[in-house]
Amino acid sequence: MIDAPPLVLQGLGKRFGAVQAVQDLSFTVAPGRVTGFLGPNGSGKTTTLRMLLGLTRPTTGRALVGDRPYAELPVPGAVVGAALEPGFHPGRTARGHLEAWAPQVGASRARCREVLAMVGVDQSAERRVGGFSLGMRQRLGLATALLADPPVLVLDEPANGLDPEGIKWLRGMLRHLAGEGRTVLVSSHVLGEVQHTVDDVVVIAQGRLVHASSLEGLAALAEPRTYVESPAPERLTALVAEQGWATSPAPRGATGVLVEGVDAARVGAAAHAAGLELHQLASQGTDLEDVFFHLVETAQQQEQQQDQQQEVVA
Ligand SMILES: Nc1ncnc2c1ncn2[C@@H]1O[C@H](COP(=O)(O)OP(=O)(O)OP(=O)(O)O)[C@@H](O)[C@H]1O
Repeated sequence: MIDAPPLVLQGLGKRFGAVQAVQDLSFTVAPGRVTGFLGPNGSGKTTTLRMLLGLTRPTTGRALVGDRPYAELPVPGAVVGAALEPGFHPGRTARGHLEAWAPQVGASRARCREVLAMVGVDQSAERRVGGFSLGMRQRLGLATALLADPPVLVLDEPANGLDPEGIKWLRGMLRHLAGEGRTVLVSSHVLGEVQHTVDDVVVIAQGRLVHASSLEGLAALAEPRTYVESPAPERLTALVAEQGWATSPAPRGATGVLVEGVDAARVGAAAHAAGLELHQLASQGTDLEDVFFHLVETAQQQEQQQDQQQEVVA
């Protein structure tokens, strides 16, 4: 097993003039796991990753690789492999790009060929990067990050531009790398893109931490939801009203009711007590994307309220 350091963020913050891009961010990214760093566009993910990689200087707090900042590692590129927004020289071939970068992290030409094969770009090794699709550039970005065989990987939106097969491939790759003991941090603005890849999730909105837990911990926040159908729909409607249950529109073509926040056992018991015949009673799998949106929306609303209160006080 690879002995990888964790990533530790302590009260990290960044202000660009009037924009507070990141604020008081503290969390740890554990080795041996894939951690999804999630937040909507503009929430501060890239700025955070850039601070982690010593590319942007924090206004407050610090970001550590193990026990020290990235820039203070003896050979930073050998410890942390990073793929931020791919900025390749369009005139270089894929192999040329890797061979130009290799000396900086002490990688051999043989290793360049090896990583090209690992990411499935070996057939296009001699093609100019300028003609690559976004998906191929993403693969080349990952190859660059893997060049030094680093124990830590930091990837900004690596699934962006990949087709479903590419996403599946990326998933296998990241799971394999974490399985070897590496620390793997991947950002995304869509939970669904990384939901089947990550062990842990860190959610930010407007530069602040909203949630950090295992994926199961996030799923536990999900409200139950039950689909119920009766041959006496008007009685079912009356029962729902009587219980004060919230409903949402049932799927198209369905004649039943989707009850929010109540599990199937409670709906079934209430129907039984009312002597109401049911033809369907089903727990609906909760969509983690909904949980994610809800967390982000709530955080954004709270932030707006605070801003309004501050304006009133001022
Ligand atoms: N160099 C900069 N100068 C001024 N403002 C910046 C700079 N970099 C980022 N910002 C601002 O900081 C905020 C966070 O941006 P950031 O790019 O970190 O978000 P993000 O979560 O990575 O977004 P996306 O998913 O769109 O890439 C945004 O309001 C952005 O406009």
